[in-house]
Amino acid sequence: METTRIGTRGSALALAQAAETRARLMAAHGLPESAFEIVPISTSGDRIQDRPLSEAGGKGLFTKEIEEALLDGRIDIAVHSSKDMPTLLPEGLDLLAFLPREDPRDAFIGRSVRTIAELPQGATVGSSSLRRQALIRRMRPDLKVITFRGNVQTRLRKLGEGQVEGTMLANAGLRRLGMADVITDLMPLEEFPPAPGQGAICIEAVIGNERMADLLAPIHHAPTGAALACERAFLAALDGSCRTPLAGYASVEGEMLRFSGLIITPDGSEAHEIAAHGPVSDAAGIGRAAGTAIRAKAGPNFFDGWS
Ligand SMILES: NCc1[nH]cc(CCC(=O)O)c1CC(=O)O
Repeated sequence: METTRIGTRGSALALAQAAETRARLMAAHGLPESAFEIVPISTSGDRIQDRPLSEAGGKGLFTKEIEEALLDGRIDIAVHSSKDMPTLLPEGLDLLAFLPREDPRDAFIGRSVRTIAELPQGATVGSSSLRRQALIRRMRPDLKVITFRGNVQTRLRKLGEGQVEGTMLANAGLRRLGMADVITDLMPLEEFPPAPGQGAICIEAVIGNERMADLLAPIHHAPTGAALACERAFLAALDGSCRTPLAGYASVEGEMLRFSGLIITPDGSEAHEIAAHGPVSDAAGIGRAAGTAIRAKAGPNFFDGWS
C-alpha cells in the first residue's frame, strides 16, 4: 500500500492539525496510522520573527514552501489553517477538503483582568493581527496596542512577565493545542468578527490527482466548504490585501448561508459593515457581492493613505 505524505508547517498547532486530518482519514478509510507520514516543512512565515508579517509580504508566507513540495511531488496533500491561505492558489493546486469548523471566535487572555472592558485606562495589549489591533482600538481607543508575535508559549511568557496586560488568539488554535484553559474571555462574533477562514482546516492537493481526490472526498465537510467559498470570495473582491484590516464570517444552516463582513481603518476610527444571505449554492456569489457592496459603502477614499 502506498503511504500518503501529509505536508504541514512544523509549529505545534500545524502538527495538531495534520494529526487531526490523519485521524479523520484513518477513520474514514479504515487505514492504520502507518499508511500516513507527516512531513513538517519550514516556511518563510515561521522564519521571519522580527517584523509584522503584513510588512514581510503577507499571507503566502506560510504556504509557499509547502506548495512547492506539493508541486514537486515530495508530499501528497498539504494541511493548512484556511486563515493563512491566499485567495489565489498556485496554478495546478486546489483546496479539495475542509474539515468541520472549530469555534471561529477570538479569545482574550488577560493577565490580571478577564475582559478587554476591565483593562485599566491606557493598558498595553499585544497582537500581531491588524484586524485584532483595529477592533481593540475601536472598542477601547485609550489602550496602547503593540505588535506582538511568536508562538503561543512565547506570548504567554511575555504576558506573564507583564510586557502586556492582555493578548488575543484564535479560540480554535488554543483548543486544538489543548490550551483553552488560558482563555479569560471569548469575543462575541458581532462585536469582534473573525478573519475569513478562522477556525477551519483545509487540505490542498494537486488538481487531477485522482488518488488524493478519492482519499479526501469522505472527510470534506460541505457546510464548512460553502462558508469558506463565501469568505474567500469576499476577501478576493477586496483584493485580499493583508494591509487592509477586514473580517468576514459565513455560517450555514440547512440551505441558507448568512454572511457578515467588516472593513476598518487600522486606528479603529472608521468601520463599514455588510450583511448578506442567500442559498448555499450561491456561496461564492454572496461573498463577492458583499465585497463589492462594502467597497461602494466605504467609498474610494477609504483605502487611501494606509492600504
Ligand atoms: N496566522 C496564525 C494562525 N493561523 C490560524 C490560527 C488559528 C487557528 C485557526 O484559525 O484555525 C493562527 C493563530 C491565531 O490566530 O491565534
